Amino acid sequence: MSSPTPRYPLHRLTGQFLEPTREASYRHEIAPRVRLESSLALCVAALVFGMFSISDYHYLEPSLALTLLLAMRLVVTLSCLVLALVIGRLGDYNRRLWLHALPLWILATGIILIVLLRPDPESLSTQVTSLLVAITAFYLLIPNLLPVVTIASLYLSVGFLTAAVLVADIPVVVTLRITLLIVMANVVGFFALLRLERLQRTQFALLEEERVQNRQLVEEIARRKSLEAQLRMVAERDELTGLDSRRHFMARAEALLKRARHEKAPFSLFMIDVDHFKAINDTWGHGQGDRVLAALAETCRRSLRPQDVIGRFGGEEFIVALPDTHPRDALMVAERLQQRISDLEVMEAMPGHRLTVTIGIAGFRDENADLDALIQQADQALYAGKHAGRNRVVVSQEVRDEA
Ligand SMILES: Nc1nc2c(ncn2[C@@H]2O[C@H](COP(=O)(O)OP(=O)(O)OP(=O)(O)O)[C@@H](O)[C@H]2O)c(=O)[nH]1
Repeated sequence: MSSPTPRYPLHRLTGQFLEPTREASYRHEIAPRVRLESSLALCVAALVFGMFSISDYHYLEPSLALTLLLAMRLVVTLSCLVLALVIGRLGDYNRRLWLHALPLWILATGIILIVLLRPDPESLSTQVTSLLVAITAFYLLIPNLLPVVTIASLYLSVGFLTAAVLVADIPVVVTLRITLLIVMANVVGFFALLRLERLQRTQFALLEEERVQNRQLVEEIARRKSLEAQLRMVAERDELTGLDSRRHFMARAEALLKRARHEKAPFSLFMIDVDHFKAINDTWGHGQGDRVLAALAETCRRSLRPQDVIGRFGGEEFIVALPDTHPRDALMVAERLQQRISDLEVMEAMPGHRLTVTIGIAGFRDENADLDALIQQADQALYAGKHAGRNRVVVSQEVRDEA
């Protein structure tokens, strides 16, 4: 049975993404952390390397070898500290990989030089221990640079072993034992770091995937919201005039009337109907008829207050709810509106025709008045106006009775 292909294939030996763009974005993401970690690890390594001067001083007589050893430690320590500083500031892991490799090579060379400068077999066991610690530290303290670390560690291992065999004059069995230890440290370090590299990249890939999904989700939510807004717009607005649709008007007017009942505030309602609108359509075409309706709606919007709710009730019939308006005042408002409609510019395209409207007004009378009843009263007033010859404002019988 073949194993499924991994979604983010990684290199078997380096643990890096096979896909260059993904590897680049991973490196870009971790670059600041690598810079900080490398800089700190290097400071610690430099200080530990320098502090071994104390044991050199303790074990070696004052001699040229001691002076050279101390001088070498000083040079290595200072170089590493300077490089730690440089890496901390400029050590872009993507562009200046060599900057991260350089201190490893300096430290490795320093450790190899110790064997050459302290060739006594008694200190060899301490040096082997230090070497093993150094190899482990290379692999574990400097993650994300597996190829760099491996090459530096192999250089350190081979160099150390060669120096030990050449200078320290150790028996073959001891050499073999040291070789085995070094190989073991390298193998363990390599696989531990390889595993870490793979884990970190897999985690990164999953996180990336989650980010992409989140982004898609946010986009989808935005798309749906805009769709919802468009649908609401279509449901609430009349396309031709931009006024409230009949349904939306009813809902808004109902709320206004409820508030008026609760506050015992006046409330009026207009039914506006264009006179002889059929003749406009028949004479100048439906396009002109539409323009007249849109211009009329705009005039209503401009002439009335922002709190007045205007709706297209159907065809050439409009409806207006006027909160906090007594029918007596509504009459004046309606007459003013009627005047403005007759001055409409759109009429220039219809020479010889006078655009007029008939308006029926109903008013809020008692606490039990409902919207349908008010609409019916305004409609009856409108009908009476049409019957009486059109182009007039008629107040409903109920309001007149009350007065
Ligand atoms: N251009 C256009 N015409 C419409 C629209 N909606 C309804 N109409 C037309 O408006 C006309 C209304 O005619 P009628 O109900 O006879 O009313 P009228 O001609 O205004 O006569 P009165 O109201 O009695 O003065 C009909 O011809 C409808 O087709 C619309 O959105 N655009």
